[in-house]
Amino acid sequence: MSEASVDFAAIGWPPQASIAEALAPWPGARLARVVAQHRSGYELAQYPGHSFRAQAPAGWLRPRADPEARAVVGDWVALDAAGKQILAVLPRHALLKRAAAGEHYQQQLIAANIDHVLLVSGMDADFNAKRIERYLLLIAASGARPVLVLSKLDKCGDPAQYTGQLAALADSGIPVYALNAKDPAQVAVLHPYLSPGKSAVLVGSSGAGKSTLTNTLLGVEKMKTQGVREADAKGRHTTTHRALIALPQGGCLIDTPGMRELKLSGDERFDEGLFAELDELAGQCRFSDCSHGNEPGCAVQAAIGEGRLTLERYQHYCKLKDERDSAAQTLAERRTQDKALSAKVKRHVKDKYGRR
Ligand SMILES: Nc1nc2c(ncn2[C@@H]2O[C@H](COP(=O)(O)OP(=O)(O)OP(=O)(O)O)[C@@H](O)[C@H]2O)c(=O)[nH]1
Ligand SMILES: [Zn+2]
Repeated sequence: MSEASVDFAAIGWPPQASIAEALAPWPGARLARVVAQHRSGYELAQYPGHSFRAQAPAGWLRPRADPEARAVVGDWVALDAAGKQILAVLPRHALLKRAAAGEHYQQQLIAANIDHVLLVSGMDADFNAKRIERYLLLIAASGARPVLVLSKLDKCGDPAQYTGQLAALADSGIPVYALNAKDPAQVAVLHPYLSPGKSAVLVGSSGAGKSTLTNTLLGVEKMKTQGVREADAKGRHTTTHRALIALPQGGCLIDTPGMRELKLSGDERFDEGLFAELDELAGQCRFSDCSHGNEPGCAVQAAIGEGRLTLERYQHYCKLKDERDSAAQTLAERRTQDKALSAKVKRHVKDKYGRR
């Protein structure tokens, strides 16, 4: 089997990167990309449309293993010469994650090595500027670049009604495209993000148009789409699996199930990106522990008073920051518990079996 980089570029390997160099620590190893994750192992690919099963290293299966040490969809792995056993995950350049739904806090890894996250939002009753900001915060923490795609342009009478709510994005440099996801000519504006060696992921609520966009990019009916109930614009949940799809544009797309519950993972930053200006402003108050209530010299209240900041935006920032802080705290506690537990297990093994 030749490890020609041309096939790997179609599944997202950067054409300029040397495969031999990346695999140098594992002599004889082969390159493959994770396209799906199953309870019993991983599904990998070495070229478009290809897929085969491989075993995870034993260490990954331990329940307390660091989830980030295990491979996720989008990861590049070193595979043994027989093509059956994963040896290691190659270093990642991006990792998209969120807090897992449910009450027990856990980070959920969504996809690795993504160049662009296409955040899809329909210009319909489901449009929500705050949800878009929350998504953008998660994306900014991943190392991938966000691209905002506002779909259903053909059905919406007044796009400015929606884009006008995105003033916070104005100076962010985040590209925004309003388009009809069904029209190949309009969707072509996204091609520059989907060139050979590039990987993109589509995120957004159910019914936003992710499958429709995928179909248009592919030029075929690959993903099944279902109708949206017009009244409330809630889509039926139609995407059921994660898959890596090679595109005719040369790059590839990773399709994830609609992320409806978006909890911050704890790793998001406020001192850069969308909220940077606000974060800096809050640091300019006379008192360092200012609660931004009615203290003298409060920069936040001054900005609100002068109309440079709305109370609503400020409250949304506080809410997101509280959420990030509490996720970060739970995460830190969890990591301490995990460390304590693994120390306890080590002691137990030592007591039982002696020094090893
Ligand atoms: N007219 C029009 N309809 C669209 C557009 N984008 C999506 N739709 C329709 O909206 C509905 C939902 O679109 P999907 O592509 O299935 O949405 P999705 O984001 O893949 O949804 P999930 O798979 O549930 O996550 C379908 O009936 C699409 O035909 C658009 O730009 N214009
Ligand atoms: Zn203040």
